[in-house]
Amino acid sequence: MSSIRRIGILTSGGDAPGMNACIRSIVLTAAAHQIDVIGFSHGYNGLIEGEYRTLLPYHVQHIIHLGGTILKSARCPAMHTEQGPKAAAQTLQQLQLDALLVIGGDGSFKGALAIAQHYSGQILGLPGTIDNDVDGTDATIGYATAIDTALDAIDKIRDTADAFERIFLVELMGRHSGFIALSAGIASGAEQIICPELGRLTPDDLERVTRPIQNAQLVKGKSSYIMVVAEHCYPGGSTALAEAITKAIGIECRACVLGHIQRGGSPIGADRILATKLGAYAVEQLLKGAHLMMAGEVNHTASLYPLQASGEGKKRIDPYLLRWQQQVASD
Ligand SMILES: Nc1ncnc2c1ncn2[C@@H]1O[C@H](COP(=O)(O)OP(=O)(O)O)[C@@H](O)[C@H]1O
Ligand SMILES: O=P(O)(O)OC[C@H]1O[C@](O)(COP(=O)(O)O)[C@@H](O)[C@@H]1O
Repeated sequence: MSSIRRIGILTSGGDAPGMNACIRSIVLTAAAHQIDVIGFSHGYNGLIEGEYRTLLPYHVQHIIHLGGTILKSARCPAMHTEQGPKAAAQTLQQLQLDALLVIGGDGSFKGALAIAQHYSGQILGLPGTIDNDVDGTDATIGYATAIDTALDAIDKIRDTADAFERIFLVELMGRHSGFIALSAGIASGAEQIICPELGRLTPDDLERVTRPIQNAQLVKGKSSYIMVVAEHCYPGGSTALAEAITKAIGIECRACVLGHIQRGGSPIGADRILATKLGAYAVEQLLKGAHLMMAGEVNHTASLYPLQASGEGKKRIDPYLLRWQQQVASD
């Protein structure tokens, strides 16, 4: 058993709906165990530059429903230098913090591992990213809300696409993986989904997407057609892809890039609950001595997963949904 009296927390990398719910849960659970909480601002930048404040339960009142993060988030290039993680560890030691909790994605966890080289306290990670590309948890905090946000937008695009019988390409986020694209694509009934797991496209294999469009037009006649495209799946993105398809088939295609809208908004219930559960669990596990682990949820059960492995392995997208999508989209 460790005796934890003071902990630091920060949010890092792309912000995700539910990060505030997680901060709240950590602060409330810590207070219940008489643990002081220091919140660092702007991700690792705040840790390196000593930008922090004490977080008391009243500071986290009425934030559970807010998107973004009250601590602010950032990417911190200094963490990629030799000095950055050392400076971060120094702040932790100077403030006599017994542990650090990092809410972020796999990049943030790599940063946490680098700090651990120079820090004698405990470190735990909590998976917060809309991308869901973190191994060791069924879902990351923010992923469910991002799907719903994308879905809401695609449903609206469907209305206008239907009215004009147009072809739309909707570009969704997911830096290295197609979790959001596959889920939102399937839930919106998109005619085609392009994501890394189904194979990125090049101008040379354009036929892979134009053939199903032409076949659909033969079968259904002129009708709305929606193709969900994960970012970075075509050189120049979905705008370039829409232009290429237009040129190839002679029918105008429109591109709509949803972008950062997917990161914002009030977290849906599932994210608030996941964030609350993982925040509480992480504090309790710190008290039990957990170190260099990530607090995740697998099969509805909170569990620990080695921090190192959470960023190393490539989390598998649902093979069942992938197979089904391939089956129904094939011509
Ligand atoms: N290999 C690494 N070593 C040290 N710090 C890292 C490393 N990778 C990422 N980080 C830190 O974590 C921050 C967030 O990582 P990033 O990959 O941008 O987002 P996420 O945590 O959401 O995956 C980076 O800006 C950097 O400060
Ligand atoms: O906000 P930025 O720096 O433009 O980054 C965009 C990227 O951040 C994300 O929204 C979230 O990614 P991370 O959580 O890994 O940071 C990606 O989907 C997207 O590719």
